[in-house]
Amino acid sequence: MGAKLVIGNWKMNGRLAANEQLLRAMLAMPAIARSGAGIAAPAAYIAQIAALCEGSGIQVCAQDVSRFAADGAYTGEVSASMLADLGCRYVLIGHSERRQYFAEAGACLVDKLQAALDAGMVPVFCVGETLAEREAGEYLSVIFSQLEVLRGFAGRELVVAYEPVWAIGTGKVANIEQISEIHAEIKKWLLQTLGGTDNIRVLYGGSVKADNAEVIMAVPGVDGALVGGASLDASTFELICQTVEK
Ligand SMILES: O=C(CO)COP(=O)(O)O
Repeated sequence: MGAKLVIGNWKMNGRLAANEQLLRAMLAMPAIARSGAGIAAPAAYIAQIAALCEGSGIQVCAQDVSRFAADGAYTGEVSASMLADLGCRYVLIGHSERRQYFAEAGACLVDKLQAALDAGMVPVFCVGETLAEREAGEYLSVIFSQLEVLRGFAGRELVVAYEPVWAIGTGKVANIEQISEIHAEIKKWLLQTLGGTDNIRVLYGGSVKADNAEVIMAVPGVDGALVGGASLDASTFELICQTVEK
């Protein structure tokens, strides 16, 4: 499917003044907006980021969404329709940090996908194995079982992000063979299970930096990148976004 996509995941970082400084620096770098990159901001700052990005080409992304779609007594939750109302185009679902610290899996993630799609957003569904699972040779079965959540969503526009847990925030990037194997397997699974991949992009995430982004983006089956730490620096993020045009 179409152009490659870069999404910067700020995770739980930022404050009003720092966000504005970082966003204004990014807005002054045309390659970022030209690439259609997304910024996944903490929920507290989505309105601020959306206002700053308005009309720029930079897309707003949420880092999570409530599994409950309807308004009501769900203290602390932020619904898909609220995120869409704020201007979010994408929403991360099932990030490994959500799986690890908030025990998200299975039916909860199906609900989140449904809520996001019903609100008109594109889910960025994250999968990936731990180091122990890779070393035990179980990584493919782990990823296939995580993908099962997508089974009911044939024909929808989706983004899948392959983020090996052992490569997140560690500086240990997966090698080309590992990335190309998993992306090919994910695409095969999507084709067999959902009947097509035309409207699904598969991103790589995990220690994507300015100095490895070009090589990663060129791996067959890689349709873009989900970038953590390196999205907190405007010029680094710009260099990563520039690889979309190469
Ligand atoms: O988790 C990630 C993006 O969602 C990857 O984070 P890092 O790029 O910091 O490894």
